[in-house]
Parts: sequence; C-alpha cells; structure tokens
Amino acid sequence: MASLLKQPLKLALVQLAAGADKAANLSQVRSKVLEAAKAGAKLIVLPECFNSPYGCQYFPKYAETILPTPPPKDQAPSWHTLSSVAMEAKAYLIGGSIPEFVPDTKKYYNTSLVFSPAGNLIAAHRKTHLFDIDIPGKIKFKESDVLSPGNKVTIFDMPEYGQIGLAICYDVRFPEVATIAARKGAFLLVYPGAFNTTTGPMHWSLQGRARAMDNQVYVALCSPARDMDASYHAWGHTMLVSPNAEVIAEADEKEAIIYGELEGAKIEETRKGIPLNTQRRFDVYPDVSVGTVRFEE
Ligand SMILES: NC(=O)CC(=O)C(=O)O
Repeated sequence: MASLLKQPLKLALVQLAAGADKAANLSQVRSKVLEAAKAGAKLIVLPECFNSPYGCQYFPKYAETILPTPPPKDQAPSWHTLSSVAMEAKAYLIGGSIPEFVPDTKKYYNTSLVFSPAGNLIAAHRKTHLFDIDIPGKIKFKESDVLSPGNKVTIFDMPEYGQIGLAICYDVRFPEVATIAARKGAFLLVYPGAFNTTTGPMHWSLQGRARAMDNQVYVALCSPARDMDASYHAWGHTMLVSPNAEVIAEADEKEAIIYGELEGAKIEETRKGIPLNTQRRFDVYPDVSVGTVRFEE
C-alpha cells in the first residue's frame, strides 16, 4: 500500500507573540515564516488569531473580507501577507486563523487560510465548533456572541506530500472531525489553537495525544505565545505529536518555533504494531467517515 506521506516533510510550528498592532503582527509573521523556511521547513503553521489578540471584543476590529478571492489588498492585508510570504518562503503555509467578515450576510467567522508555495489559496476552514464554555470562577467564553460556525470538514492536498486535516482549536475536542480526516487518508491533523491557562493544563496535550493515538497519524497544535497583559492568557505549549502519541517537540509559553521531521514509515510502523485500521467493527457501529459528511460550505 502507498504511504500516506509520500516523502519526508519538515514541519515548523510558529508560536507567535501577537499583540494589538495588526501591522506589527503581520511583520512578525513574515520574519518568523522566513526564519522557519531558512531552517528547511516546507510546511509552516501559524497560531489561531495571529493578526490580533484573542477575544470576542477584537473579532470585528481585526476582521478581513476575503471573498471574492483574491480580495483587494487594502481589505485583506493578512491574506496578502500569507500569500506573498508563502511564495517567498517556497513553502506551504497554514495561516492559523483570522477573523473573517462576510458583508452579504454580515457574519463573522474564525477562519484558517492555507497557501501553496506559489502563493495560491488552496484551502480554507471556518471554525466549526464555537468556543462557548463556562467554568465557574475560572473562565467564561462565548464565541457565538460574535462568530458564526463553519459547516464543513476540511482536508487539503499537498500533491508532493499527501493530505492534511485542518480544524481550529475547540474543534479538536470533537474526535469525529479527526477520525473523518484520518480515514480519508490524512497523514497529519493540524489545529491552530489558543487554549488558556485553565483548559490548557487540563486538556491541551491530552487532546493532541488522543487524536494521534485514536487515528495513528501526526498531530500538530499551534498556539499563540502567552501575554499576561492581554485579556485572554493563551496556554502556549505548541506541540507536535507522533502517530504513536508521543510528544516529539513542545514549546513553553514564550514565542518560539518548533520543528519536526515527519515520515510516512512512522505511521506505517505504528499501524503495523497495533492494527486498528483492519480491526474496526463497522458491522457493530457505523463508520463516521461515510454518509452525510460535508466537505463544502
Ligand atoms: N479557545 C478555544 O477555542 C478552545 C479552548 O480553549 C478549549 O477547548 O479549552
């Protein structure tokens, strides 16, 4: 059987320190992406909300209108930064996420844009599960006050390497999304995400490792760096997890780039040792990856 990952891939996860100045954030994106490319990365990932601080109060101010594509430059500076830096870096670039505004419907989304090394937009994912939680005395957050949810599972292809499943932050808590992408052939699941200092220590690493363990694929979680002067304290701890659920590399809470070399043989070795893929009992329970799965908005 052909390998899910056609050739080794160097991955970089950029734990960016994003602040209130959008232009400064975009300039930092450019410098960190080029640094990662210089180190040999061919797939580079940015965190959730890389052009702004994270919080419902910020989404409208930092939102960009990206449709129709390509959008005018003055309307979508983040879109154009991602496209041009992907080209300069000669790398695939997963642009964490930005707030997106759709004028026709007046809706806002939390949206991840993916660019090819030629600077073309090749995929977009709108956060499907909005972060609405209330842990008394700890954290209350309601993205749905401002945002609308996306309506699809996102899988995209890098023809020289293979397929990637992409979702955002809270989406990681819904294992169906990961399972669908893995069963459709993804070798890597990528989650730009901003857990916080309450849910981060409880579940960040556990979620990343669980998605890897269940699906026997690589998992990448990419967070903003922590800013204790911001209203939301991101957990940080950007990490890469192996198909056998080991943490390959992990940042602390400060700005950093972490790297990993991904190899198809590692997925095959894991699946050979513990052959979940051939042992599933779809005569006992349904396969969530077939049937009414939406791959289009
Ligand atoms: N910020 C999120 O979307 C999710 C999160 O912090 C959590 O699930 O915990």
